[in-house]
Amino acid sequence: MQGTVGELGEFGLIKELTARLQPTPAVDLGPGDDAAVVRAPDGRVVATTDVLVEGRHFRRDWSTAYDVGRKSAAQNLADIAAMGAVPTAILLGLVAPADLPTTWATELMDGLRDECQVAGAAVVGGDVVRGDTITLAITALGDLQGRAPVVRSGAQAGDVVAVTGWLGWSAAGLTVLQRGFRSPRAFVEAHRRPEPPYHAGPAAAELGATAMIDVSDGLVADLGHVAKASGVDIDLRAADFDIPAQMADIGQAVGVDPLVWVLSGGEDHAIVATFPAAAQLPARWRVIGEVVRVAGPSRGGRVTVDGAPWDRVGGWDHFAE
Ligand SMILES: Nc1ncnc2c1ncn2[C@@H]1O[C@H](COP(=O)(O)OP(=O)(O)O)[C@@H](O)[C@H]1O
Ligand SMILES: Cc1ncc(C[n+]2csc(CCOP(=O)(O)OP(=O)(O)O)c2C)c(N)n1
Ligand SMILES: [Mg+2]
Ligand SMILES: [Mg+2]
Ligand SMILES: [Mg+2]
Repeated sequence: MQGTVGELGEFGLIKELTARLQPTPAVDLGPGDDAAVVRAPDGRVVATTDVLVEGRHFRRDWSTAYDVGRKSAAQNLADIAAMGAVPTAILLGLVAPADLPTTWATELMDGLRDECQVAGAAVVGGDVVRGDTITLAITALGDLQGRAPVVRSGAQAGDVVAVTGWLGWSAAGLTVLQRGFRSPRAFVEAHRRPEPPYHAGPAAAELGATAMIDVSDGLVADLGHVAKASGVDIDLRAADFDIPAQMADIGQAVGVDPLVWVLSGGEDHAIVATFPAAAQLPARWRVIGEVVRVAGPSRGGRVTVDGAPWDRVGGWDHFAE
């Protein structure tokens, strides 16, 4: 293998990347033709895309290429799970400078492939373009297996709000990395390689979830999208969030209230959903609040914590700074 992607050339790079992939049952035709053919037994395909840019979503001195691959796939596959669908495939649009070491690109592909495998999906294609900033434009596809999609707009007053997966770990890891540390490892690793609970999305759909979203920008911010789309308000109970002792310790060490990481930190890709109050919650979901009817002329969209607005730190917004 040659040293850089510039030396390898576009088609050499595509060959290197696709050689690392394997067929899986949901894929009728993998990369190599004008498009891939992904089986969708019920005739519908769930599709989503997220772009990741060096310096904004990841740093090469904080994460390995393999980590970036795992995280980029996870971020996209979590959106599929949050619809109540089973991930089937992703496509990778890769923008790379010519002096990018080939090993960075191939290790990225290994990470994408392995995270897809965790979710039961496969990389089925992509594109390679030269550009100044490493950019990954990923499309993920999924299969609803005959279920109705669980949308953001279905929450009803009286529903409970429940969550599964990690909350605040990635944000705590980001804080320590930003301060020049590489530990505690548990948080830094959570930032480098989030672990979305993929299976929980379809399981919640089966058990009657009324609305669902993955937490990419922050729990309060993402629940705000559910509340707005559903025309309801949501009240969370701070006491229902168990702050792990390790997180409390690192919060104290860096002077951050860990509740801020839990309520405003994104990128763990936990899955949060609303369920009818009488519903039997799937295993490993924690109730964290309730959906409340909007008061007065408001159209809803408010997320409060113990009845008060959460205005301490907003969620991630690409154009806020
Ligand atoms: N450039 C765009 N063109 C069309 N739809 C977009 C665009 N950017 C975002 N959206 C849509 O807006 C919604 C919210 O996007 P986003 O906040 O990125 O969701 P998520 O956090 O789940 O990735 C999604 O349905 C997404 O598909
Ligand atoms: C170098 C670096 N700085 C800051 C962050 C924090 N960060 C970047 S994007 C983001 C939010 C999630 O990404 P986004 O593109 O909004 O994904 P989506 O909501 O569309 O799933 C966060 C918390 C990071 N991951 N890496
Ligand atoms: Mg997005
Ligand atoms: Mg999402
Ligand atoms: Mg976002």
